[in-house]
Parts: sequence; C-alpha cells; structure tokens
Amino acid sequence: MSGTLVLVRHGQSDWNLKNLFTGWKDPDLTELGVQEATAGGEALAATGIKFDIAFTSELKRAQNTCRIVLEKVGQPNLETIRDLALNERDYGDLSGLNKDDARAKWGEEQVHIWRRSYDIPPPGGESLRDTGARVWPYYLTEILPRVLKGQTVLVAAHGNSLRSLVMVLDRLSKEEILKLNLATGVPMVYKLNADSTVASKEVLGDMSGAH
Ligand SMILES: O=C(O)[C@@H](CO)OP(=O)(O)O
Repeated sequence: MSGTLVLVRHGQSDWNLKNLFTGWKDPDLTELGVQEATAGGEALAATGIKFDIAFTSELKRAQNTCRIVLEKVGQPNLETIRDLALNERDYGDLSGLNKDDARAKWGEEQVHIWRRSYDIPPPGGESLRDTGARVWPYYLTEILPRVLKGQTVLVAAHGNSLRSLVMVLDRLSKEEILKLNLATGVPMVYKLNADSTVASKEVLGDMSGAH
C-alpha cells in the first residue's frame, strides 16, 4: 500500500443556494458552506490525519474550504498548490442561469444530460470528459506521484472536477457516473495501492443528500 488521497467538494456556495449554474464563476461559501467545510475538517481531525500537501482550484469556494479543513486538522500553514486544472467544469452559456428556469426552457431531461452526462457538453462549456481531460493529467503528474511516495494529500475542489477523478478511481462507467452526486464538505478518504488502484475508500459523512 502507498499513501492517502482525500477528496472534498467545497461547501455550499452562494450560487448553489441561489440555484444558479456556477462553473468558473467565483461566488464564495455561504454560512452553511462554512459549516459544511468545518464539519468535514472536524471529521478528518477525528481520524488524526496529517497532510503533507494540499491542492485546490483557482476559485475561492474551494480555496476557502481547503483553508477551513486545514485549520480544523491543525495545519493552517500547510503548503497549498492552486491550479486551474482543478476548477469546476466550465458551464459555458449556462453559467449564471437559474437551474429551474433552464429546466423550464430546455426540459428536465436535457438539463440533466448537460449536468451529469459524461460526454455531452452544455452549450459553450465543458462536458465531464472535457473536464477530465485537464483534471486527469494534472492528477497523474502532480498529485498521484506524491501519494505513491507515501504522502497524505488533500484535494479540495468541485462537484464535477472531483466526479471526473472519482469516475477513474472507482472505475465507474459512463452510465454509473450519470447518477453520481458528491455531497458538499464530505471527505472521501482513499488509500491507494502501489499500482495506483484503490485499496480502500471511506466516506466521512453522508452522501445521500447530494444534489
Ligand atoms: O453550478 C455548478 O457549477 C455545478 C456545481 O454546483 O452544478 P451542477 O450540480 O449542475 O454540476
């Protein structure tokens, strides 16, 4: 066995609360989002985990989640690398639109396909596959080598940038990924084997309410 990889989706953002497509827009956490990040950090602290390095995106909802988690595990000054590669999927023309208004305009099924399918992008935006095309190389070159060296690595990012990683780690099919939603602020703790497959996965919280 090698190291440990912890993935956590940012807590609720202002635009999650307002039910708007967000993508690369940069709203901050709501009060509930701060509480969710705090709870995730506390759940990790209870395991006694200590990180060697943290990664986050260029967007403040993920950066602030990362900061809160690191404070809770007692490592507020840990080296943290920010990279666009971990940003949320770009929602293109849907960014800033209300999700219910979009359903009314284009239909429930079309909007679900844009939100959750593997390879059908929203107009002007990225599909999950497009998102993976930047997340996966970044994971392979920057994150995985550290885990394989035995390090414990935190990645605080976004619903869809993390779905693309979970798809590979959990070996999910295109059909299975359609159904996967990650809960905000709930850490997923992966132990990896030396061949980079998953030895174990533990979810520290409740994923059932994920939207
Ligand atoms: O708006 C977004 O950028 C994402 C994540 O909140 O939404 P969705 O759940 O549609 O992927």
